[in-house]
Formats: sequence, structure tokens, C-alpha cells
Amino acid sequence: MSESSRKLLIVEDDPGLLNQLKWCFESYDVVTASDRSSAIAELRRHEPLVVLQDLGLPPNPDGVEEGLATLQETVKLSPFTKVIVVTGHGDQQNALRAIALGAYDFYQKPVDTDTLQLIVDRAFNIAELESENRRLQAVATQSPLEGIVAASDAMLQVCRMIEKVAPTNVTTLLLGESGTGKELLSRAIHRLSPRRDKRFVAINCAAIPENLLESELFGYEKGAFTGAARQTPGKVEMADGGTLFLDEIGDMPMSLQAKMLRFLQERVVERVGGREEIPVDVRVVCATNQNPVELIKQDLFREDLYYRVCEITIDIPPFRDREEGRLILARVLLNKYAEQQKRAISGFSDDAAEAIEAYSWPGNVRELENKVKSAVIMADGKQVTAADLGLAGVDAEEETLNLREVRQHAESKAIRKALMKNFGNISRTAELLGVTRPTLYDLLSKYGLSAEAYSKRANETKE
Ligand SMILES: Nc1ncnc2c1ncn2[C@@H]1O[C@H](COP(=O)(O)OP(=O)(O)OP(=O)(O)O)[C@@H](O)[C@H]1O
Repeated sequence: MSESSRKLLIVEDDPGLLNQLKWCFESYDVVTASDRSSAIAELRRHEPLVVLQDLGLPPNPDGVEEGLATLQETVKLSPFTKVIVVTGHGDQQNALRAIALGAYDFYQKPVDTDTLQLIVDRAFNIAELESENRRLQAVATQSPLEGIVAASDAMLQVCRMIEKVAPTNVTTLLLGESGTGKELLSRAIHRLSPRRDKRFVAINCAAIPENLLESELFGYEKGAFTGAARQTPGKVEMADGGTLFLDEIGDMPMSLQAKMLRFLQERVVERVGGREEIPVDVRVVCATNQNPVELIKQDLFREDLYYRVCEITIDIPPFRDREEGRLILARVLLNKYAEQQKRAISGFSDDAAEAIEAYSWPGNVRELENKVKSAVIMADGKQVTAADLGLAGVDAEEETLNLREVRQHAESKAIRKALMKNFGNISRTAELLGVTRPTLYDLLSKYGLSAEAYSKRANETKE
């Protein structure tokens, strides 16, 4: 954040000192107050991230009680604001009282502006970092699609579709590369459905040997085959009332596809070795990382089954196509694993952020998650570097030397970054980019970007 947009409240009753401080912080957006009531009024009005406050305030500027009362009220009203108290020379005791009451730091008179500037700067850096963390935390935890970060337009669309299909019973097919979040989204469908109190049963059709898959899915009767010691219900029955997630449906053996089709049409199962038809009420969600149309062409997937499972198809974009959301997701994961590992890591270094933007992520979000997880353990410093992520020296995607394309790519990337930094605020984004608002609007339409999507990230998705 630039200094000019950093709001600083200075509470000082000595006009001479107040002027000196205003001059010292002239590059900031300074508001001032000279007593408790005006300080609280300014705090409410401007919500500054940092307050610089004298402890000696009227009506008794030689005492500290009014200053401490102002501090307490500030902390209560705005707990995330960093208050730096200014005390009289050698007044260590009251400085410590102020810290105990919630002040972020203290500074003793006479005022040395260079040192004070450093303290104030540091307070802003920390307050901004904390505020960014809170925002990401909110993004990560408050969405109806809990735990799913949808920071790109494409993922927002996916989440909206999930919210729409979840309450229905339609069979849903999730298409996307490995690691794009298909299982995560299928769980969200279940969680947002009226079936949420019943079971979510997942089965990976590619992970179970063909000869076992049928009994795994449909169950078996006692004595149906060697080793079938007792009657056992299958996954489909176990999901009764709830949701059945058929992962990698494209790998379901042809021999089983007919039985699956029958189940989807009739909603009854017959256990292996059994004759009884058992009615089952399940909502089916399927996923595959293969192209079902290609599978049908190659006679590996039944067309009639395909039309049964794709009543609604949701395409999940690969992570490399979610450019504007990469860093947000990376930061959410970083916060999560830093907290899990109890490591005080504040973010990514510039080279790490650049590498995250440049890398093509063939393993999608899973790859990002794994890299961030291990980087949190490996990082020596407070920031995760490209080397910690195993991305040092990683080349960006195929380089183009066409100057027009290079310019456009750089321009759209800068705009997306600026929008992200300013949560879609048009004026601040235009200011950061050094263009006028009308020019920014033109650029947004040129690159098909929507500022709203970035503000939604902060407000609406709250994932
Ligand atoms: N949008 C997201 N927000 C947060 N975490 C995500 C997101 N997408 C994926 N993940 C995480 O990435 C990992 C991989 O996701 P998931 O297992 O759902 O992918 P998948 O598409 O089902 O993969 P596969 O096809 O290999 O089974 C999981 O740990 C998941 O929590």
C-alpha cells in the first residue's frame, strides 16, 4: 500500500508538536485530534490502521489517565488498530501500563522523527499484513463452499453452479484434470444438499481391481464367491439417503457399466450372488479427468451411461488457467500450513510470487498444496522463497517474442495484480497503475476483466 493511502490518526494536544508530527508524516493520509472525544470520533469516521497518541491529554495533560482511557476506548472500538503511545521522557512505567492495556508500542519524548517514522511504518506493515491474513481467513472459511478457494472468475462460476445444482437431485458430472478439486467440489455438493446429514460415500473406480469393483459397489450375499463369509452391502447401499461419489468414472470397466446404467435408471441394486432388488435413494456425483466423448469414440464408455451421468456437467478449469487467483489460493494454503506447523511465516518473497505466476502447474492445486506444505517446513526465513517451493529457475510458459503479445500479456497481468491488491476498487487500481478511471475501464473491457469479481472475492465469496 502506498504511504499516501495509509491513514494515520495523530492524537496530540500540543499544537507545536502536532504540527511537527504532521510535517513528519506528510506523505501519509493524516487525520488529527486533540482530545479523547475528537480522537474517538475520528477513529470511527476514518478507521485508521495506526494511531499515534500522546498519553497526556486534556483536561489533565500532565497526567496519563485521560490518555490511558482514550487508548482503552480505541482498543475496544477497533481491536485491530495499532496504537503507538507517546509518553514523557523516562516514563517507562506508564509506557508499560499502556502496553498492558493493548497499545502496540510506545515512544518517549523528545520526539526523534526518524525513529518515530520507522516505528509507525512497521506498525502499518504489520497491520496491513494482519488485515490481509484476516481477509484470506474469511475467504477461506466463511463461504457456503467451505474450504474452497475460488479466487478466479472461472472458479467463481464453478462455485455458483455448484450452489445451484447442490439442492437438486440431478446426477452431476465434474470434468477436470487431476488435482483441480473435483472431490472437494463433490463434497461441497453433498454439504449444500438436503442430504447433508446422511452419508457421503466415495469410490474411486480406477483404484479398485476390476474383479472386486462390482462387489465393492453393489455388495454381495454370503457364499457368492470364495471368501464371501457374510452378507455385505456395497457402497451404493451405504450411501442410501446420501450422496455417492463415483470418482474416475471414465475408468469403470465396460462389464460394470451396464449394471451401473441399470442402477441409475431403476434406482435398485442387486448384490452379487443375490436375487433381491433393493431400492436405494442416492444422489450420484461422478468425476473424471478424461474426455468422455473420446472414451465413447474408442468404445471404452457407453454412450447411454454417459447421458445418464451428465445430466449436468461442470467443467473445472485447470489451475494454470486461473491466473488472477493463483496467488490468493497460494496464500490461503500458506496460512493454513504455517498455522498447522506453527511456523511464523508471513508470506511469499517476490521471487516466489513471480514463480507461482509463471509456472504451468501440471499437477494443479494438489501440486501447489504439496509444494506449499513442504516449503512451510523447509523455509529458513519469515518468507517462503521460490527455492523453498522448488521453483527456483523454473521457466515461464513458452515465451513469445511478438512484442504486441508481450505488451498485452504484461499489461493484463499488471491490471489483474492491481485489481487484486485493491479488491477491485476502481479509483485505487487506476491510481496504482497511473492511469485515469476511463482508461482503466477501457483496459478492463479490452482484456475481458471484471473489477467486480475482485471485490466479490473479498465480500461475497468469503471462502
Ligand atoms: N479451490 C480449492 N481451494 C482449496 N483447496 C483446493 C481447491 N481445489 C483443490 N484443492 C485441494 O487440492 C487437493 C486436490 O483436490 P481434489 O482431490 O479434490 O482434486 P481431484 O480433481 O479430485 O483430483 P483427482 O482427479 O486426482 O482425484 C485437495 O487437497 C484439495 O483440498
